[in-house]
Amino acid sequence: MTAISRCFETLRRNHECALIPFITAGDPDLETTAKALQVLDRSGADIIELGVPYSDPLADGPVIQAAATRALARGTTLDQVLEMLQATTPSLQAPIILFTYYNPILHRGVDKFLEQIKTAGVAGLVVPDLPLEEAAGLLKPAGEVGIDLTLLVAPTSSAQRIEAIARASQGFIYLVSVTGVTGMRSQMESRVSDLLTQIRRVTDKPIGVGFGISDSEQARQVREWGADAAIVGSAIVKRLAEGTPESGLDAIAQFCQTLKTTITTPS
Ligand SMILES: O=P(O)(O)OC[C@@H](O)[C@@H](O)c1c[nH]c2ccccc12
Repeated sequence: MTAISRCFETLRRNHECALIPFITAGDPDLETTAKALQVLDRSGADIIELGVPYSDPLADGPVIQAAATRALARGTTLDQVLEMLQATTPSLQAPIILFTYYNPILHRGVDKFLEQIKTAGVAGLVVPDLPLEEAAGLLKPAGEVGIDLTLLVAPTSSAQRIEAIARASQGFIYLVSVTGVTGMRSQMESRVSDLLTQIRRVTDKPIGVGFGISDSEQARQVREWGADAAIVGSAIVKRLAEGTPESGLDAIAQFCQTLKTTITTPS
């Protein structure tokens, strides 16, 4: 059983919804990223998504695109991110899911990439632009080294595609709540509730819902619809980037704690 599966099993036993924040590595710098991982870890995060900055983040909205641009402007590289993780993951309780687009993996070579992220203490992987048709080439080697490769279900996916993704995804299933790119929305689409029901018909794997969650009320809504995890990216990345690194760390600590308290408190 992987660290991510163990995490969801413990939460499910306690009838709790996981909080999964996302931040971009290297924004504003890797030293602050290491501190942010520790702050999120002790502020209620159950699992943490860490994005490797990329020049063409096609699935990302303006907030995360800007974070990637700042991180790249500082010269942040995958090797530096992995070096930071290797030094930081031993002090974390929360498993780390690395977010990277497909091209950097292909460029480095699948086996070498997986070996390096495993050594860095990474527990899971999300590749936003990995087509399902090519997923098998990554799922198998990832499973062999104990890395959970989590796949994304889009709200426009057909029933057949949802079933195929649900069966193949490792660790949990990432249900994208709304069509389009990441970014805070004024409200969550009620369609998420139907999609959760539809996915639950074909699998008992945990389902995390992301895209658009901008405050604790929306996170509560997602939990009440039955999600096993609320995933929050842009709203965290935005707070971390405001003011000084220290004030940004304080802001995400408070916001993360509020989110976790809200989704844990029985409504
Ligand atoms: O930013 P939002 O709307 O809170 O959505 C989470 C999202 O940021 C995070 O899970 C993520 C960051 N980059 C991605 C690319 C594709 C899918 C998901 C992501």
